Amino acid sequence: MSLETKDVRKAFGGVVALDGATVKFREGQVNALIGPNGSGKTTFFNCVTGMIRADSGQITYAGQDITRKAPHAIARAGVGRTFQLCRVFPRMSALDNVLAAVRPGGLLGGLRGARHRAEVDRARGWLTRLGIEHLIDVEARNMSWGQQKLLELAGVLMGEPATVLLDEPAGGVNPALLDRIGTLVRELNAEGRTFVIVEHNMDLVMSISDHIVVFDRGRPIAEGPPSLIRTDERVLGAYLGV
Ligand SMILES: Nc1ncnc2c1ncn2[C@@H]1O[C@H](COP(=O)(O)OP(=O)(O)OP(=O)(O)O)[C@@H](O)[C@H]1O
Repeated sequence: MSLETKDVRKAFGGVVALDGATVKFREGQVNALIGPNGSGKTTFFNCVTGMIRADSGQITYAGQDITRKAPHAIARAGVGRTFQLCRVFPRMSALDNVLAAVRPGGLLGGLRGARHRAEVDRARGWLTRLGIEHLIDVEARNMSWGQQKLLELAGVLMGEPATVLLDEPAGGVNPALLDRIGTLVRELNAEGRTFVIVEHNMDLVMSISDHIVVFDRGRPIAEGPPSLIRTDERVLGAYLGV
């Protein structure tokens, strides 16, 4: 589903984080959102997912205006996301973490009987798919950083989002896991999911993206396929200050 923003602005006091961001992410593609530190990428994700409210502008998803919708409504519309600092419940097992992601009342508001078993099977399926099924009973706090990131992603995928926003999936993970994340994104995309990925690791971005949007100072300065972005002078200027 296509995700579009029109002239979105967001300021924190005197700091303008988003300065009229007009962006269109392409449905069915792996999109990347890159830019120097502080260029507004996370703020953009926060506005799109309803975690913070834009000061002005419009955000639409699949043709529906989501500008002022609450996070749960946006998630229900089909947009899932991970966080730069990874959000898991440290004292809960991998299985319970993944199940908690789809239980509105939390674990205590849990499901019973066949429905519960079906959800457990689905959770197990995602843990297997992400290669961490052997950690199913392990508490998140006892997992490596990379494993916790995969666990967070499993929880997001439990919601069956059509569009997945990933905030720095490669941050702090080892090279082997990096390869796995890249492969997974391409596989999940081949099954029909749209991705928008904020990432500083340019090797990963260039190898998995179909379309790249470059932010500088709260707005896009360039967009296109990796082959174009790699050599775009505005992009090199924004990154290298040349
Ligand atoms: N809650 C906040 N309060 C005040 N300023 C904020 C807040 N969130 C972000 N900012 C500021 O807004 C600007 C954009 O920050 P943002 O985190 O969106 O950038 P980013 O591109 O995601 O950066 P990075 O690549 O370092 O994660 C920065 O100047 C930042 O300091």
